Amino acid sequence: MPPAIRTRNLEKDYGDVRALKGLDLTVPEGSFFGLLGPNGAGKTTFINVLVGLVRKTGGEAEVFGHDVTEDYQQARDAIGLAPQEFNVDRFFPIREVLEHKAGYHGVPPAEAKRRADEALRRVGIYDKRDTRFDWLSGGMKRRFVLARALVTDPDLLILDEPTAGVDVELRHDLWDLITDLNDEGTTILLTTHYIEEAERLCDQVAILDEGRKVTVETPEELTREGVDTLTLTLDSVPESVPTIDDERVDSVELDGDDLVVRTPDGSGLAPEAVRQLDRQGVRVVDVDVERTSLEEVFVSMTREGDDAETSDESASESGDDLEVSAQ
Ligand SMILES: Nc1ncnc2c1ncn2[C@@H]1O[C@H](COP(=O)(O)OP(=O)(O)OP(=O)(O)O)[C@@H](O)[C@H]1O
Repeated sequence: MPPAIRTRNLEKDYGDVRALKGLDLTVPEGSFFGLLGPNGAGKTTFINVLVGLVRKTGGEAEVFGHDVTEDYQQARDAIGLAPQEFNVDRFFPIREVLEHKAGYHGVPPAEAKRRADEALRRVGIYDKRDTRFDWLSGGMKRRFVLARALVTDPDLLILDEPTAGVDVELRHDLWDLITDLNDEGTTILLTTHYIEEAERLCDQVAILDEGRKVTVETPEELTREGVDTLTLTLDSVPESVPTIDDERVDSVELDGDDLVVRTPDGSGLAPEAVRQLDRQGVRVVDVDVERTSLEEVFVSMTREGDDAETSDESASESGDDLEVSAQ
């Protein structure tokens, strides 16, 4: 089976703007793949090339081995897309919208009805089936857009910021739902500005910046690239900074009775550091390791070269569900 997505040297120009600059990316079948990048990195353009909304300028793009231009229909039929913007037919009952969608992809009418009901049940808005889109709440609209992506029973589900602006409860519901879909074998491509979302859900993450791939790694590998802060609280303030002789130590500073050590491996270094301090007669009463978050690694990887432009990234200090870039 070919990969769910494979692009080689993919390029897209909008006039003078080069949105994709030779992107090579492979998304294995069955994976839960995250696409991260600051505003304008090219994520939506990448998705739009795959679904045929945007015509590539150069390079290759395939979905399950089908070229997105030459075998457009086969590639498109394999994809369920939940886009960032709501582009829904607002005047029909939502069940009918789903039936039309399935019909458009060649599903016979009786089967389309069955699938529409199933998709609405799956996302939890079956009781709204006769309501038109306009009359749904914001959260229900999000659920509906996902149902519409599911009605063709896609092998590849593309979610462009599926939880932007939704409350915590719905976010968790959506996470459970897409995790179940992935467990059932659907390949998921997810773009998000909530780095915590990628860290929790994705088994691989690609970071894009200015139309280029910066890296593809697991969230664990990425966080391992950062620097940990190991804080050793001492029972009294020593007269001078104690030494810790280990190649994993980047720096040691004394902050009152806290000895603050910067290291790529906080948990690994902690026992050895305590032993060495003990030998010097320095007693440790508390140990704390602060791991680098994926968010910090993301910010440092995408910050270079865009000093003034995207200063919103300074909002990345800490905290769950923090948006890295302004919308
Ligand atoms: N239709 C268009 N015409 C001209 N330029 C465009 C068009 N669509 C996108 N761009 C430009 O292409 C670049 C990539 O935009 P794109 O929307 O793909 O980024 P993104 O990573 O999805 O951003 P965001 O996180 O803000 O959604 C940006 O410089 C953007 O201004």
